[in-house]
Amino acid sequence: MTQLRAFRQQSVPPWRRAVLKVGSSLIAADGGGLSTRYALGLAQFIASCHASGREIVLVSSGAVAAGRVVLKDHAGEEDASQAARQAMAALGQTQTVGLWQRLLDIPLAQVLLTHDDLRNRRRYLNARATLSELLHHRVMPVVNENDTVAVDELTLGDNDNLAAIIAALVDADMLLIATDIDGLYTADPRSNPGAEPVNEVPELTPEIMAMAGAAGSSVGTGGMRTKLEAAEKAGAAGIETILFNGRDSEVVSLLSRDLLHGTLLRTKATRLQARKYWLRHVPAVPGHIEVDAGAMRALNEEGASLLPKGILAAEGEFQRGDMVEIVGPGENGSLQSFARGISQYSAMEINRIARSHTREIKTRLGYSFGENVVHRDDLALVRELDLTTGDI
Ligand SMILES: Nc1ncnc2c1ncn2[C@@H]1O[C@H](COP(=O)(O)OP(=O)(O)O)[C@@H](O)[C@H]1O
Ligand SMILES: N[C@@H](CCC(=O)OP(=O)(O)O)C(=O)O
Repeated sequence: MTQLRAFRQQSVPPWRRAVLKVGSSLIAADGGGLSTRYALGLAQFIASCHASGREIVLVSSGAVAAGRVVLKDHAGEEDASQAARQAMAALGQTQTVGLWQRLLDIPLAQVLLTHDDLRNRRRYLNARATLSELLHHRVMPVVNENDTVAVDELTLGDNDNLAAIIAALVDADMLLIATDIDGLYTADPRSNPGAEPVNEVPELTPEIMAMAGAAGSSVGTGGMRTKLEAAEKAGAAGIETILFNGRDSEVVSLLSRDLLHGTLLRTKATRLQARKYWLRHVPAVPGHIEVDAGAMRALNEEGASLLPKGILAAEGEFQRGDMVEIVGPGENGSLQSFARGISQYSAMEINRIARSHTREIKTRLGYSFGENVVHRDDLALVRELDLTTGDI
């Protein structure tokens, strides 16, 4: 490759919580199994972020690439069947987490997810609760797709898109994608020596998407296309994305000082707008939660979450994770729908904990999904959604 023009230096927008995605091209460079060569610099970056109180969720690839080397040694040849790939992932996954744990003096937790876990609202909530508990305890989650059980039709397939979904799931401020190239170029530099660096993308347009080509290495999946798809997903959730070269120790070390040599993909959506948009568009299931005047005021005026204490009853047969209407006292004894949100409990459970104190949830149900029946982040007031308040 001829010498490409360099990326200019720019400041990284402020962030406190980020998802860092590390591709196979970095942790298993050259197809020769795992190596600390580039992982070391990235681990130093993670450690310095952690030390300054920032939170990182690491999405690390490399399981298949690491397992392939071991299986090849045993079987003597490479087998590309799905079962073989899944066996490689199982083998390589322990090595991947092991490698990061060797390099980092931070407790790590392995989190393996499938497409189903992220599509199913209840499992999505469970994954979110686990990740937030880990971060609360200053443990770094190391996430990968659960390749061992995900069959072809149901896989997410690439960790760039997985990382974007996780960024929205944990409400990250930033998605950091470390790869084997300096950033986005106007065309794939492998076949276009005249490709120009793209320092900043104000908005992902079809013209930008068209710049992306396939993977550059034998171990990488998806190439620049899946990175731009990831940036688009993150952007829709109001999260900005950074692409940088994880092989360049200078670039990685400057990133610890919030200086970027790479591509910054901005978004026009704010996190709040994105969430409200989503809350407006997810259809509510039949049924509602009826609250008293005090709870209605707390939700409407104080930005509070909905606790069992202010709930009178639940109507309908909704499940944990469903979007439901929240109704309160209206004119002349009628009920008025004034908010909607994702319920952490089913209608049946709500009727067992209605009116009780949060500490009684566990006694009444035998378990607890937390003190909030509807968390503030999952709740939108009808007036914010620009819907008309309806008497029911
Ligand atoms: N427009 C582009 N700009 C930069 N890189 C591109 C572009 N189009 C395709 N690529 C390729 O994408 C590769 C990075 O993706 P990939 O190999 O999947 O890495 P990873 O393992 O980090 O996910 C680069 O090495 C590069 O060859
Ligand atoms: N889940 C797979 C990685 C899939 C993937 O997206 O790889 P990459 O493009 O290198 O980030 C693994 O751990 O091998």
